[in-house]
Amino acid sequence: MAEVPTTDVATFKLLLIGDSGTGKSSLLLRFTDDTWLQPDEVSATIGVDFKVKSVDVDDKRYKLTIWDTAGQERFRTLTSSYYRGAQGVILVYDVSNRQTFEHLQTWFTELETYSSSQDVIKMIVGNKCDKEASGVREVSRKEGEAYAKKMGTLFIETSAKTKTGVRDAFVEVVRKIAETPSLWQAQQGGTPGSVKVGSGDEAPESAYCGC
Ligand SMILES: Nc1nc2c(ncn2[C@@H]2O[C@H](COP(=O)(O)OP(=O)(O)OP(=O)(O)O)[C@@H](O)[C@H]2O)c(=O)[nH]1
Repeated sequence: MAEVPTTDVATFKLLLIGDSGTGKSSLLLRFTDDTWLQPDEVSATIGVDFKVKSVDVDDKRYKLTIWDTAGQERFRTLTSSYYRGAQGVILVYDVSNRQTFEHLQTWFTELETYSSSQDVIKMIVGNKCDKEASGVREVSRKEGEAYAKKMGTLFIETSAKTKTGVRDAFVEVVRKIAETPSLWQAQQGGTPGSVKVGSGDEAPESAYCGC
């Protein structure tokens, strides 16, 4: 006899923001399809793109819709609609490009302006940490960590190229959302059973990759 499909999969909306060229699309492609495109195969995001991916965190399955936004101002339209209903926002900078780190403040301002919830989970991601091996790093991990601490966000360094930290980044954001009922209770019909909140253990303040 056919099994009745379970309908208690929680759906979370995540958003990737940050300067153009920091690797948002590459991180998304690495996470959803475990794929890496050569630099000449990559093109700038125009407007917004999104992918859907299911992920298991602490024995519970979550369905993620992950929105990848254009970093270039001229390709950004309807910005407020990107943010609507997002429970997690990942702010990406490039560890080999200091300016993208300094621009995070602008991205925080946009986030404050458009985010619908005070409780939205934020993570700062320092991408392209593989470049350290070739001596190209303009923002130290310590600086990234300190800024994330100041802004009260999660932090991780990643490489979409080598996969380092990519899955951990998304999993950590999902875990934090699951631990914050105000973000999903109304949306999931206010049925706490629809989302199993984490084990009760506090998630670490930040997660670090081995870069
Ligand atoms: N070395 C290295 N290069 C990366 C990494 N991630 C992305 N890149 C390269 O950085 C460039 C920009 O990557 P994208 O993923 O298009 O950046 P984006 O942030 O989505 O850019 P926009 O769509 O314009 O906002 C491409 O040439 C990628 O190959 C990484 O982890 N390491």
